Amino acid sequence: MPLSQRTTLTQFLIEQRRRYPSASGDFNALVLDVALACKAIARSVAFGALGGVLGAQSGAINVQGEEQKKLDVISNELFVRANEWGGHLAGMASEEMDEPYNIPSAYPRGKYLLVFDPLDGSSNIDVNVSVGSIFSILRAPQDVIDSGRDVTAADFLQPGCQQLAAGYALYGPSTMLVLSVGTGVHGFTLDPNLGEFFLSHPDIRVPEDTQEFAINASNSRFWEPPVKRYVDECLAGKTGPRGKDFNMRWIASMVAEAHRILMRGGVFMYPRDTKDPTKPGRLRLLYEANPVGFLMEQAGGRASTGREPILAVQPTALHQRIGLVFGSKHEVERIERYHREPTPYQDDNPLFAERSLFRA
Ligand SMILES: O=P(O)(O)OC[C@H]1O[C@](O)(COP(=O)(O)O)[C@@H](O)[C@@H]1O
Ligand SMILES: [Mg+2]
Ligand SMILES: [Mg+2]
Repeated sequence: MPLSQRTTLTQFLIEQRRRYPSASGDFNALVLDVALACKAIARSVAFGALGGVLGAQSGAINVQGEEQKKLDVISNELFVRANEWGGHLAGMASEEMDEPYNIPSAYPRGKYLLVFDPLDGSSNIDVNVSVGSIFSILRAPQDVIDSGRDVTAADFLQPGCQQLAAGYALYGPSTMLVLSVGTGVHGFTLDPNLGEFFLSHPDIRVPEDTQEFAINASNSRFWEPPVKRYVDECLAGKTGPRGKDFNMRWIASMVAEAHRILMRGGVFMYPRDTKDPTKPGRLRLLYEANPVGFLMEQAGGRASTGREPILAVQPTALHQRIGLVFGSKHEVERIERYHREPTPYQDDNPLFAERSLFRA
């Protein structure tokens, strides 16, 4: 397509800004800084084994108790460096930083908060499978804006419905930036020759129905009854209560699963389970569940803990984990219904014990 007919990310943001004549341009500048960080990470990832850091451990452990890979640390650094100087942010929080990051005194402070998972799915780095970055933009509390004081974890504990924007970059066969500023979901593909994101997927919609689900089935013995029921019904296919066959996927890179679901529908589950009583879920609320939830809802899909909409959850900690179900609306609603209904699926119910394909 000729350049004159393409829309750059910058042009798209300017168009969106026309809806808010009083906007200062700070917000757009912030999104462009985030996009710059994503382009830099895309380059680091693209060098693969030649970059010398692929899959290497940094030797450090993050606040989650997980070993940080060098690329986790590098990606975090790229996010911080690209975003700290512009004067748009009051502070940042990241999976890879135990505490919130305050903007150094050498730079001006702004009115937004940026929360991110700099490299999602980083266990896939070694095997050259898609990874990505996830981000969420919140407004800083008014007293932070007025006083310019340092941010604390409490300033970030805002429910997902208060997000101003959210998105992710996917470092796959092509690099994409998928973004919502509250006016639907739009996908941009990086032109590697020009180093520019161009609008390639305007107004993405998640189909309301699907025959595809994604879950880490190795956790099945820890699932709660509503999840076991749902998955068993999918596996039973045409012969079961759903009356249709389902397909299953698991990439172990949530950002890639979210992208597949935005492109063609599906349902993703990393539900609350009983594997580790200290962790009420695997995924992190503020920089994984909330941004993806925002994108799903903006694209006509749904995101939930199973018990309540993910965007309604009041966070209690910066690195809080949570059960997450998202994707095609009707399937997520069904899973929520199974959580509400007294489930017929009991461990001592011989019918279900027999039907469950994940049971010994
Ligand atoms: O190893 P599991 O249990 O399949 O978990 C995979 C999940 O962990 C994550 O990789 C967590 O993200 P990080 O790589 O940022 O820690 C998700 O993207 C993915 O859904
Ligand atoms: Mg992650
Ligand atoms: Mg990560």
